[in-house]
Amino acid sequence: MPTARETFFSADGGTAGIGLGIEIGDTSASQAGRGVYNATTVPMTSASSWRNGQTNAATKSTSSVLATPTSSPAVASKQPPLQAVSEAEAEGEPEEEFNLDLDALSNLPARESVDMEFKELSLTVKLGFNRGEKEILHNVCGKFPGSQLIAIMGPSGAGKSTLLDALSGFKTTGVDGSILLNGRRRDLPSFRRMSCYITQDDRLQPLLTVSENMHIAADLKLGENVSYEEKESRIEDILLLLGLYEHDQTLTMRLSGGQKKRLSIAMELINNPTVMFLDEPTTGLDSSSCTKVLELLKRLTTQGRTIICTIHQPTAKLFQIFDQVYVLSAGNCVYQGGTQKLVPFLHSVELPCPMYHNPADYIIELACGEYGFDKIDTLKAATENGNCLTWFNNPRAVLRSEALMRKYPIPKRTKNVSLENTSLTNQCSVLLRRGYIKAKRDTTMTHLRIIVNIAVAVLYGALYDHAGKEGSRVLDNYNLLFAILMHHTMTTMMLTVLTFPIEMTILIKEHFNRWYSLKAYYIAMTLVDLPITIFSSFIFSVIIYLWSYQPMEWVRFWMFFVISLLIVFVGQSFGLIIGAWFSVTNGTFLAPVLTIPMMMFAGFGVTLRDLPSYLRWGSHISHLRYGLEGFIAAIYGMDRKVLECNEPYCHYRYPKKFLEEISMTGDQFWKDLIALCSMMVLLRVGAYIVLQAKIKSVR
Ligand SMILES: Nc1ncnc2c1ncn2[C@@H]1O[C@H](COP(=O)(O)OP(=O)(O)OP(=O)(O)O)[C@@H](O)[C@H]1O
Repeated sequence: MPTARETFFSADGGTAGIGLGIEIGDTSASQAGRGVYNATTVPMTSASSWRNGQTNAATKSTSSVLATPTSSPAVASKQPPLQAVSEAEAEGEPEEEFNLDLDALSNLPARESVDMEFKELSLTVKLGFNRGEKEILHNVCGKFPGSQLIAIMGPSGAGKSTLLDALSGFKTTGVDGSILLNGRRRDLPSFRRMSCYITQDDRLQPLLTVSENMHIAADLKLGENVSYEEKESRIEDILLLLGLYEHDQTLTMRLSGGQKKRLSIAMELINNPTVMFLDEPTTGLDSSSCTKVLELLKRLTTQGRTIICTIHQPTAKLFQIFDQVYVLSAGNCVYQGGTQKLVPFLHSVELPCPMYHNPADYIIELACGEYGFDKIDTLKAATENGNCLTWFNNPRAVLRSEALMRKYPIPKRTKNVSLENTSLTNQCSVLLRRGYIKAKRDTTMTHLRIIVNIAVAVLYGALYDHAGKEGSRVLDNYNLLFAILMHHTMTTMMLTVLTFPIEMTILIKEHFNRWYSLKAYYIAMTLVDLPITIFSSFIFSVIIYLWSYQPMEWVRFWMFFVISLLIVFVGQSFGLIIGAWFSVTNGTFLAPVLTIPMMMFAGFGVTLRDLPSYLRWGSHISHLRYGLEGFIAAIYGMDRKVLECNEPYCHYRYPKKFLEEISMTGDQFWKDLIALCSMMVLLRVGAYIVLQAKIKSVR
């Protein structure tokens, strides 16, 4: 695979021309070598439905529009859709199936383009207690005209992702300055309804197929009012457009990096956003896939969408695909303008791009300070920290705020206060469906939960055989009841602590992109886990209850099972709080560490009577204490008869004597039940609040 430098030294006339000062978009130059673009606009059809597209498409100047070989689908299907594909093939790069269906593109409705402008934008983060603040963006300005593919470039740590977060509204804390849309101050809720954010890492559901992911996205984003046929046709068009149609039955985890990236884009395209933000869409892709993803984005801009992405250091080939570039250096703007204007700009500030040097590489080197930090100041001054529009492709056509306000009417205010497109019930039912598919596919985890419960029950059963009915083994039985509590607490809590952080990244992305509310997610997540939790606890309870010969009375068994289940739910809720708040590493440390005091406060090792008075409060907050009391009430309470005694002497033959010994009365079952239920509700609500706070803190 050629490096940027090799590409530059290659005989590619169009690309190599950049270093020589030839305009990148110069079609004559590019066509002289292997073709890059030709100047044909993407066809638009006239009907107003999704399938038929819309007529008010923002048309673009022909020089900046990608190749569209033909508007005829028949011919389109025969021709390689992009010249870059044949280019990649000629270079012998690994070629992934990616057949763009141009007809499908014309089926996507066009959007009215949106001009974005930001003035004196700064972003400050708090570094923590007593460590002050750090300003990441320093009063930068900029203008991103509509229907363009815009790159935010800069060295690592320059603030690219931070700028993208601020512009998209993902980050709102510490943001200062103004962000304007079509000349008017951005109304964040309205803007979020028309935009989407695609993260650098592909936060996709690995166990769902492409088609399932698309259907879930469509059901969440389009809602009940859009017919099944219309959803199907949208999905079909998008999959065709993105070259994913033939992979629609492939599990997401089996897709290549490029396909995952395209699926992320496809899922957000379902509700046809006007502005798309992508954080490093080319990271982790080979050069051929990078080109294809960017060319696809470029195509999407031809219908009025504004696409803004961060990119680290594009090769010359990738660089030329962008319409405009915004370069940052340590939170300041060092260039803003057309990609083909970069070389003349550098010339104008007497920092000419060396011959045969990729201007994208050169500006990054300058921005890094490789040629001296004074050069950064020169560039910053020349661009007026992003205020200067001289180097735009067509500076005269750039409209100022006042002109934009005159051109675009005041946007209508929507009455809908909710950011999501569908009702809470619909969101819950779609998320339940998704959860069910995941649980069904994740057979390892589902089976593991059942197998672990059976295996541990069998092990305990063998260890404590007959302990439930023997007067000589009452203490053993007490230990068994404690071991059961620990099993229920630890298995469920650790499972949530370990799995929840993985879900969090997907939740943050989907929630920000308004797929569903946090409430819907939380309800669905709670409900979807119920069947497997109840089933595995039931199996466990039956095996251990029978094997250890606990009293054969239905009522005692159900009391035992209900307490087991509540302990599982409390453990799960506790795990949720820890999982939502802490990382996996910290969570796996904290969860058992916090459980041990609960164990002590439950009366294990030290009876409740012997607890020092200043630590008595601990027994009131220990769920294990209520669990143990509940178990004791179920097994030894309700005036249980005298136990069997097969030894010469059984100290605890009379259950009452044992109850006195452990300072329990055996009639506290309902109190314990209420205490556990209250704890479960409190912890669940607590976990929801922590989750909400966590999501807010990320922003
Ligand atoms: N919450 C934070 N607390 C402290 N510093 C932060 C925080 N967020 C970002 N930074 C710092 O701000 C700077 C810009 O970060 P940002 O992620 O925007 O850079 P970037 O240009 O996207 O880098 P890269 O290309 O490596 O992803 C970095 O120095 C980073 O360490």
